[in-house]
Amino acid sequence: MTTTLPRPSRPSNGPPNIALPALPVSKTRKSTGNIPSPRSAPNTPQSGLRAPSTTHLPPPPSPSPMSALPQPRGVSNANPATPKTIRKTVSINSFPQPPRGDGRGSVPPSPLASERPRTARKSKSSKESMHSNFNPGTPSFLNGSGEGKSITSIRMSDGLVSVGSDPQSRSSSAQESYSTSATTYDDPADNATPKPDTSVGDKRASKSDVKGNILVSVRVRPTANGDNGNPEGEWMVDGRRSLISYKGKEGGNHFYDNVFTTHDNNSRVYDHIAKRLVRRVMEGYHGTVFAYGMTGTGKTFSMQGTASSPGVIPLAITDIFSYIRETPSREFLLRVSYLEIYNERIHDLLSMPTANGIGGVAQQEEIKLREDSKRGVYATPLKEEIVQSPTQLLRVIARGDQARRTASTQFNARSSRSHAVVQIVVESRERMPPGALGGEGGSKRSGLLPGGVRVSTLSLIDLAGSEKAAESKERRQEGAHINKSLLTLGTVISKLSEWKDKEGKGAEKDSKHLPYRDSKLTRLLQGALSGNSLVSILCTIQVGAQGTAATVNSHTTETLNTLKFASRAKNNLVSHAKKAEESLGAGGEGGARVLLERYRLEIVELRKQLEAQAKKKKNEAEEEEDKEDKEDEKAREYQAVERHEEQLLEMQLARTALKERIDHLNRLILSSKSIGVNSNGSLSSLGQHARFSQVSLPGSIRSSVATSVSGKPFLERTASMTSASSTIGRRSSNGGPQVSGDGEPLENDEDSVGEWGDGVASLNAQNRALQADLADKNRYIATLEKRLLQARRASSSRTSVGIGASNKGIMVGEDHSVSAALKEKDAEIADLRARLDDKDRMLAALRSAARSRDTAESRTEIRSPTSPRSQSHGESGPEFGISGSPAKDVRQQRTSAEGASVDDMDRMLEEMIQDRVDTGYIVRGNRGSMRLPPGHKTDGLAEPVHDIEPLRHTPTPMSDREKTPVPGGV
Ligand SMILES: Nc1ncnc2c1ncn2[C@@H]1O[C@H](COP(=O)(O)OP(=O)(O)OP(=O)(O)O)[C@@H](O)[C@H]1O
Repeated sequence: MTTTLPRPSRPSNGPPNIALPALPVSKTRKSTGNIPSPRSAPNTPQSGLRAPSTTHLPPPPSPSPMSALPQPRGVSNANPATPKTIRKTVSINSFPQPPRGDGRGSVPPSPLASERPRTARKSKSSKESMHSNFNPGTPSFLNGSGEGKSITSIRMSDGLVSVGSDPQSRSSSAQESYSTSATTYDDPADNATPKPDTSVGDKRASKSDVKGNILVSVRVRPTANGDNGNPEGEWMVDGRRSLISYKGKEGGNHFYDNVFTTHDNNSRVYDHIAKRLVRRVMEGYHGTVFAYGMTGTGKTFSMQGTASSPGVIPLAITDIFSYIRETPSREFLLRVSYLEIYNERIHDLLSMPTANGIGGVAQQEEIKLREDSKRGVYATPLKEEIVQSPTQLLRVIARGDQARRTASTQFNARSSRSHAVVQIVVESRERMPPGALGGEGGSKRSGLLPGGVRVSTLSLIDLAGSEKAAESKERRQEGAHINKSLLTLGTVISKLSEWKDKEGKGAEKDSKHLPYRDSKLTRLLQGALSGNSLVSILCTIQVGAQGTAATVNSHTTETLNTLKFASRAKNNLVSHAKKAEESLGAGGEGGARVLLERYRLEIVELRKQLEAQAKKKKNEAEEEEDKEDKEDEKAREYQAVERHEEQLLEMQLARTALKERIDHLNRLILSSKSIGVNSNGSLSSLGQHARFSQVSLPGSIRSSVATSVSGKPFLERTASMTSASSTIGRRSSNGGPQVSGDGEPLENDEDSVGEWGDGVASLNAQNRALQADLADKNRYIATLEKRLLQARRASSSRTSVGIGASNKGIMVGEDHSVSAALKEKDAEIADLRARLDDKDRMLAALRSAARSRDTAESRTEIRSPTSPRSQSHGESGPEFGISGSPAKDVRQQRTSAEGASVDDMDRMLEEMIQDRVDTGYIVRGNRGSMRLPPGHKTDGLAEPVHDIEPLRHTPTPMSDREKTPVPGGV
């Protein structure tokens, strides 16, 4: 078997030229073959397959010449070699017509009935007479065929084949009539016409009106040597009369619904046996078509066909889709499954990944048969594929064919070793024509009637052919299973006769005792065999086998067995098939199987979900947008806050620095004050506040340093400061007189040196104090720079990430921050230098104040030698008073002088700060002050600061004085 439909690898014209084996028979059957008919011996179904005793049969007529055979009307001496003379295509007419409702009561109309032309009926009488001549009148094939109504063939030509028979061949005949006449009564046209003669067979025929739903056909396969038309043969095949006659032993006439000769092609076969049935399936009936026959007789050829001559399955598929196209009032859903019964096991041919001949399939879950009141007997789990086009359906079936087991047998190089069942489930429901519901042409969604879904099935079955004597063990095993299942099928059909005769009286009950369960095949066919389905059986035979006498004999026996099977099926099978009811909703008939309804509901549900999701998505998008807007706003706010915080921090830093500076200066002032207002009036306080007092010195020194190193880097400045300290040392070591801001020698310095007792020690102490102070200052400056740098970095990194990242990138932001930090540092350095300048100026002021005070004191001491100052330095002597109470005067004078000097200092300090503000070093704001670098533009300030010379550039008295050697310097 090939992998596609049709099978290219299977020769269409390669029939074996050897004798065919016999069909399987039960091991229990007697070799004599003299077995009563099923009717007379219902419990021995096997015997039904055997030919009756020859004593019941008339002697077989001697082979007649062609002239003796019935000839088609109008075609005398039809030459079998030229059979296609007046062939009349009656594809649809081959099916019986439904009854006219002429009082047949409960007999359902035959869905397979066709509109047989009346003219065809007119040939009956003549045919009957022909048959009567041929039929010996005994209960035999001939007898059956002689039941006039069976002569339904209206073929005008061909189909008359007589094949020579081996004289040794066993004859076989039916135990009962194999009339197929029942089909004729289904023709409504016939109801009006008087019935032909009412023989015994007629009774049977009238009883089998319901058999209109059953079609039994026989197809004769051509032999290799083409001697199909040998008029001298034992066999006579008359396609026009649907007759097969065997003239040998146990011979007789066999009439069927259709007899296809070797000249009939697949298309004709399909038209007669399946076309109408397929249509009925599409209308809602269940239908079953199966091919039965011995191996190599053309079952698969008939069912599948070839590329040039497609068989029943592809033609049925074509018709199914044609019907769908022609029926716009309904919508359909098709699903297909494909299984095989091999060695009494069911395999899903659509679930097999590969097929490598026998045993080449993968393991799959065991498929079991279950029974359901709605579905009947069905296989599960079975894959069902939904198909939407003929090509797709054919492809699915071809895939299953690939997986089907085939093997070489004696009579067939590619014999099917399994029973294969293609099942097409048709779901349909009515739909409203577009626009019928009004509105805009009726939407697709609303264009459906609320009606239910109708489910019907079409089963297309290719049975395995039996092989009598297989060589290999495997073949024998297969053969045993095949034979057993075919035998069971025959048995069931035989027993159906008894069941049928009960006419309802316990028939139901008895039907349960039919041996359906004896094989998977009969179990699966139970529904069809028990009357729920329209059934069309195609039996294939090959007559005129060649070979040894035994082979030919065996072949003839099996051919007769096949014919008997066909006749029995025709007589016994009854179908009460009804149109499937439409189920409302998924819970109706068919339940969950009704995919169409399920899909419909699912579609509605999915649409709802889709709409809900779209709505939700829209809402989410809106929310997201809102959220993003809010987040953006938040981010902007956050950035603004950060910027504000940065500014605040900077201002805070600036304020803190300024405050510290002011505090420091204030402390200096207090220190200076303490010098002047010491309670004991001595300069010992200088010792106690050495650091503060000494700070005044570096201040002046730094002034000079600031002047000399203005604009130089910070490190240089540190060095300068060190040198400045040494300058002080030099000044002290020089021992020269100190010069005041205006060039006057600083006598007080000398005094103070003298007051320290040892001038060198005092200077050393001062030097140490100055060094400590310098270290303090350096630390302070370093801390300040560090904090500023940190603040800058934080600010720049935030800026670079938040803003710079989107514009210039992080590196750009960092570079910018570094340069900004450098600028800031420079500004800070400049600022510090300016502060030093301030300090210098302040020191100058302090010194001036101290000098004034000392001058005042020295004057007082002249008058009062016991001044506290001299006492404190160990100098004895009377305290000089200016007036009667000299000490009091001195104190008063001193207090006023000190007060003046402190006021001066305050004023100077205030001026200095104001000056810084004016020069742009410090910007006053609402929230505080902020220091700016010297080059910073002060846009928005009331007063531009460009014209104002920064303090650090202003030569201070101290700086001038620094240039002057200090007398008495170390
Ligand atoms: N009517 C026919 N016309 C031409 N060739 C035929 C016809 N019937 C059968 N053949 C050929 O006979 C051979 C055997 O046919 P097929 O395989 O259909 O037999 P089968 O009954 O299915 O056998 P098996 O039961 O072993 O599978 C094939 O090569 C097929 O092409």
